[in-house]
Amino acid sequence: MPPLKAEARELDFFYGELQALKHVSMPVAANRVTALIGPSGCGKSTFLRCFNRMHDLYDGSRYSGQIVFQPDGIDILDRSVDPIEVRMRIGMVFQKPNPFPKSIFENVAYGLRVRGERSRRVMAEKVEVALRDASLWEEVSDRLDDMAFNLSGGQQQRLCIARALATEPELMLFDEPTSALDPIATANIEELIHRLKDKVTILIVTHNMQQAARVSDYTAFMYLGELVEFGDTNLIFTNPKSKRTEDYITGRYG
Ligand SMILES: Nc1ncnc2c1ncn2[C@@H]1O[C@H](COP(=O)(O)OP(=O)(O)OP(=O)(O)O)[C@@H](O)[C@H]1O
Repeated sequence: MPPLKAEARELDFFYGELQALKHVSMPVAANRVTALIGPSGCGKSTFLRCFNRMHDLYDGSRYSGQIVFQPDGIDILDRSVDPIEVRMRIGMVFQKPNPFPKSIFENVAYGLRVRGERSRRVMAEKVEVALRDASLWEEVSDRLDDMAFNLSGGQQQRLCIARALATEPELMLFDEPTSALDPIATANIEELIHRLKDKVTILIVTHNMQQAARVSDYTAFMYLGELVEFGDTNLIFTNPKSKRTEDYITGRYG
């Protein structure tokens, strides 16, 4: 396995009384795509959201265990670690495209402004690089001042990816990023994810097993809050060790 970008160790997570994650331990290889699959309600999104401390925004949630983040070896979940710092290093893209009610340019520039970037030249350069990396530049370069909402759904999702990429995150979290998109827009995003891993480590939740098989290097199968099986994507889909994984990938339950 390549060097790790992150590693969950014995992670438990509770929504009040409900334990949504049970002793989850899983590596996240650097510059690879790791997919989280499993039936609805098994805890995929809950697990993903631990990585950027999103649960901190809601009362009553509680973690135990660790998520160790490399190269510095910090525990993301440690109370002494500032969640804002974590979110600067870890970007997130949601199920439905959620651009800000601003122009295309301002959406991508947003994070740079928050970080205090003052130079217009640097800003313009970074916005262009992020839009190119998100395979959107060719489609929007002559209309950067248009409102983001005028873009198609697939373009809006690539804009959200560009917005996340602009601040050069080390890890990107994708929560079912194509479930609101048509097949062509979906193929574009999958292609993009495949290319992005040279720059950034990717963790993706998907309920679409073909998608997991197409885009990921490693796959984790979750069931009722537990990590049932983790491994090389090819092996998980051709030769799963667990009967539960096999039943799921062959469509016996879901
Ligand atoms: N905000 C919340 N408050 C309380 N319980 C929650 C909350 N969000 C999720 N849960 C519960 O936690 C468990 C895991 O949910 P989660 O959304 O992580 O599953 P999932 O695998 O991502 O499902 P899906 O594929 O349907 O999105 C479920 O039992 C769910 O009902």
